[in-house]
Amino acid sequence: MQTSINSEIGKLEGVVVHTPGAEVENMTPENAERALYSDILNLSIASREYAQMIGVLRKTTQVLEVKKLLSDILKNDTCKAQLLKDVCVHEQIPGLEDELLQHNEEDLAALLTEGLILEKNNLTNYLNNERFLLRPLHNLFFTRDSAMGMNQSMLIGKMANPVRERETLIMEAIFKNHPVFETQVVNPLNNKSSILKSAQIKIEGGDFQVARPDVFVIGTGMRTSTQGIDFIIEHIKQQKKEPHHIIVQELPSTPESFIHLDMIFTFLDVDTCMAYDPVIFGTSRFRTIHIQIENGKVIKIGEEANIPSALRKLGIDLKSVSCGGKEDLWVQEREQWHSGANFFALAPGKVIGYERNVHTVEELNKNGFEVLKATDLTENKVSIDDYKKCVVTIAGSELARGGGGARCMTMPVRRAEVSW
Ligand SMILES: NC(=[NH2+])NCCC[C@H](N)C(=O)O
Repeated sequence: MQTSINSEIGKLEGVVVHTPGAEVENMTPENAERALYSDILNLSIASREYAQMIGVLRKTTQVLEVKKLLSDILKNDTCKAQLLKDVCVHEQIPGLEDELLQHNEEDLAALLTEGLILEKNNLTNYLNNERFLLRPLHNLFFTRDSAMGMNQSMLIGKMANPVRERETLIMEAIFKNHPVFETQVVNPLNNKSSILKSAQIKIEGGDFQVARPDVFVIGTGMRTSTQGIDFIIEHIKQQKKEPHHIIVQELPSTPESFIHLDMIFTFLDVDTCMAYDPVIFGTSRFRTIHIQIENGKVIKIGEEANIPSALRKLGIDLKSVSCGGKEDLWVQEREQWHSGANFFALAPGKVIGYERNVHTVEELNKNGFEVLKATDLTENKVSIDDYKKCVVTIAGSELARGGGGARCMTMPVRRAEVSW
């Protein structure tokens, strides 16, 4: 499959996910914060909720599981040796490499994602408060963040927090080695530019959105640095001659529900977006900046009123639906916190999101989106093909505690072109 992401909404033709496993419970309240969770999760409930989402995805598109892709590439000895070397160098546990090499691909795929217990076999380890030698990847089910489709390339994330770094090593190994993918892998770590300092580059997929093949909307804040966006500018300068545009949105640094742009803004259809109004439209100090790149140069950089108005000038005219409804700031805040703006498009005008955000769902309904229950879809009682616009709702009381919603839990690798 040639990867191809030229929009946020084109009919989905391939998506990478990770069904949450033991790693989401491998934490205590004390280290939940380091794990980037707002609470500790119950796996059996989270799994039931997740099954609703994946059931809908399976009805719509080709679903690829990270663990399967990983164990496939680990069958190749060269690839296995390289990945284990990278992981051990990266996590500064050089002695572990030989031991890991002894495991078969399935056990390794589990160890690399669920973690490896630290054996209390000497005094230092005995006194060490850590439970894991190789830490669990608690956030792996948020596949959105560690790599992102940018036209025909996959851009590997550069995570803001060390707990998520191994995810990017795994994704890079998969996209470079798995025969199912044909793609050009772009990794900010290999940045050759003399003006950018690699250590300051941070880019996470939750901040990166493809509005049109030539227009990217990118958030900058806790997870994506301005230097990260400068890396993308350099990449475009080198690779593309025709005009390209980046719309940058500054994000608030608290509360943690503002971590990524997709927590306050998502695309729903060719002419509709979802927005958390207080940040997107509020008269605030969070700026929106338009950057135009052409023939290897930045030819324009300047401030805009907000994302929709910047996009309108580029010919993308969007009606905005309000997260939490229009009336009450309290309700807006509550639903934004529970990933109320975080929708994932299965096709233009057909999106999936959390059922719990009732005001947001009602607002979508007022804007012509039929509300469908995920379970009705998976039980074949309804089909999204019968609706022009719909919002499929999934349960999410436990999943949302991990800090994300449907867009965060999906990494699309191929979408059909959109007829604008
Ligand atoms: N695309 C997103 N909004 N992802 C949400 C990720 C949440 C995850 N707990 C983290 O903090 O990294």
